[in-house]
Amino acid sequence: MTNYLFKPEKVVETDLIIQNYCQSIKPTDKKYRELASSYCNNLAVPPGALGQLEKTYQKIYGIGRGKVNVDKPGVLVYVSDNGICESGVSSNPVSTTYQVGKNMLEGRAIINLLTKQTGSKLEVVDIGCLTDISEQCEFKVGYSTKNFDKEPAMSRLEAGRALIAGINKTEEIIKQGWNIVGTGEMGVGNTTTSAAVITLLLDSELEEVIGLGAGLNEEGVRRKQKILQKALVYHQPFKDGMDVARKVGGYDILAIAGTFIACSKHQVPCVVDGVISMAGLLVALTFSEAVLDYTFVSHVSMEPGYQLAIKKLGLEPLFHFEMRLGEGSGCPFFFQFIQTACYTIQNMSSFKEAGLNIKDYVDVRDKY
Ligand SMILES: O=C(O)c1ccc[n+]([C@@H]2O[C@H](COP(=O)([O-])O)[C@@H](O)[C@H]2O)c1
Ligand SMILES: Cc1cc2nc[nH]c2cc1C
Repeated sequence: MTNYLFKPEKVVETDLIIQNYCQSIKPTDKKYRELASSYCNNLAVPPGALGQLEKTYQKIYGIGRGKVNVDKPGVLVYVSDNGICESGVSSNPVSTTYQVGKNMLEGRAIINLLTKQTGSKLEVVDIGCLTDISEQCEFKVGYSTKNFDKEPAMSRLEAGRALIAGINKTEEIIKQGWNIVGTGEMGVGNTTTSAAVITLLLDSELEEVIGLGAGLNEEGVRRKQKILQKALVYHQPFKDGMDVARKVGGYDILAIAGTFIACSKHQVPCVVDGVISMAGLLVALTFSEAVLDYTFVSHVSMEPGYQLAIKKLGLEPLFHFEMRLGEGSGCPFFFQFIQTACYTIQNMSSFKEAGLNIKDYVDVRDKY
């Protein structure tokens, strides 16, 4: 366990710890993806007929360097408040973060049902809720961020602590045996922080990124846009990804970045849920591009910023559920999919075993 990493006192320490930690993230070896690809080409189906099942299998085989372990999935949900709510960017009151976070801890939220039904683990982590959701808040970095309409959401030290808290929590669950990790969150206002982070890290236009969040009327959207427009100028210059995340992001986005980083270091696949985990992934990628090798996306979030990000990163979500919930709710569906895909592919007959001749088949994969 790397508890010595927790709560460093100086910003030079956090920067150094994260940099050193990220240095040990290695890209996956293409040799294993190729091995899996040849194996799939010999299965008794028309070439490519298994579509995303085989693409997902090849990626997971590459991550595990020839081993496929996806039998102990779990979702990590980071609960956190955002100072920007003071400026009226959400329809929900701030107290919703605490209430839904507590419901999750007590088994009453949707993510409890989704994880239970799919046999996945769930851990709910208070990283910055205004009111403690439980007596055990060992990973907590603060009590809400500040309002980035007026000042940076947090200091660089706090941002480092939030990312490292995500690393530490992830190290803990990997040690417990989780072998595929979903990233979720709960935090009123975090579609606004995510929009800011995504706009800056993808070097895109706000108009392409802003969405309706958990529900906003036209006036609300205009206010959200105006606040974000001002912030993107006011907080310039942005030194690096960490600077973006600390000025206009949130503790949850940083902890999620830490989860992607720790999973990648330990060669454990990590799954994006919605727009907030996408913002976390983008922050993680500013530290190590190799993180993308360990990343899967589950469903298409309704938030435009998410949709822009998958295009730019070349990621292909499997499900179109029209969900706009967060909570990590897309991840359990992905776990079921990947388990089924791996089981099927590992147990299928080859052409020879099935009494079929590979020469009778035409490969149309490049056509459409
Ligand atoms: O991840 C998504 O795609 C998503 C889209 C819309 C809303 N949410 C959730 O709604 C909350 C934030 O909404 P808002 O409007 O307060 O920014 C937060 O708890 C998110 O998990 C999440
Ligand atoms: C804002 C919000 C309100 C909720 N109410 C129940 N689950 C919820 C999830 C979110 C995200």
